[in-house]
Amino acid sequence: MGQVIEIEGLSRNFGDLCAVDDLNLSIGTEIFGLLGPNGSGKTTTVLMLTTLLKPTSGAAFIHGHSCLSEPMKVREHISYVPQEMAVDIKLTGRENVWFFAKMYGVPRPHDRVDEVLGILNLTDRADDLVKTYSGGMRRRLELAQALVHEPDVLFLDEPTIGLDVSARRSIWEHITRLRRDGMTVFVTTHYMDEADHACDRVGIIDHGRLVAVDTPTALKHQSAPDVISVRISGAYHPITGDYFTPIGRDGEVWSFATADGVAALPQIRELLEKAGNTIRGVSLRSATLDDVFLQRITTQKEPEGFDERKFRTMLRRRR
Ligand SMILES: Nc1ncnc2c1ncn2[C@@H]1O[C@H](COP(=O)(O)OP(=O)(O)OP(=O)(O)O)[C@@H](O)[C@H]1O
Repeated sequence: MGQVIEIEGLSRNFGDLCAVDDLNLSIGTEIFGLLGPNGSGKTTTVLMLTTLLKPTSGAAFIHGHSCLSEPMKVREHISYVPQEMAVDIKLTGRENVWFFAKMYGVPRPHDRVDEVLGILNLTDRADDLVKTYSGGMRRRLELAQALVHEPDVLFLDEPTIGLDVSARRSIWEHITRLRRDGMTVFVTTHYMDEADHACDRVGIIDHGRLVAVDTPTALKHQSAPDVISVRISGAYHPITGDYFTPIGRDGEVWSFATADGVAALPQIRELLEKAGNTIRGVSLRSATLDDVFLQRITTQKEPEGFDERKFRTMLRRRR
């Protein structure tokens, strides 16, 4: 696989905080998903790769061009769709894409605007105001804008956040089609199931450090393959053992990753009961990428406080 993005010891500090810590990665023509908890350094990484933020140390190259010393060369190859809405709702879809085409000096802009609107299935609504679009259509319009100058590397920061299930599916169908046509896609997402289905490889970043990189299938094989989930009513009394790893809770349900779920299930059940837990139900399933993620990140923080910016973005997209 020819390398399209090369990242060498990339770091970024904000004061005392090391947001991205010595990142090393080679990415070819693939869909690469960067996964991590809130505040783990995903957006900071994307901003450095898209030349919008200077690294504190290290280097990154797109098609051999340095993001630091050759930003204009890099920008010829890339496009970036940020988390925040990047379309003007007072313009039509066509006018939004036209604006980008003119900004990039796209040759024969009329034809190219028509073409990208067609690729993103927006032709029928191209002349309607964007404020009448659904969240999924707005996201597709952002992709159309991003594609108008024919980049070959696309950066997407949380492309499906706030969208409903069918809009999310449609966005991923477009992303995988772009990949089939030879584009490199670097995507951040919180949705593990989406990364599992769509990404050729994923990297897990935690506290700015890359803690795992591989195909979703390989990551699932490397981690404990089984997960035991136990519904516990009342207080949880913790247990320890060398044949399982607690990987978190969801309400009353506590989960444990293990190499052999069938053997471990009765043992975990007995340990929990001996520790004083009241068990309401037990289930066994194969590990998902979500479980791998929880096993790889060092701290399973409670969700961060209310993030007004993200909340507003979601509302805007949802209509
Ligand atoms: N301009 C900035 N000034 C100071 N700190 C910053 C700045 N940008 C990011 N940070 C901090 O750097 C860390 C990494 O932030 P970043 O936005 O890259 O994380 P993220 O993984 O994209 O998070 P999220 O999933 O919530 O979008 C966080 O602790 C964040 O508060």
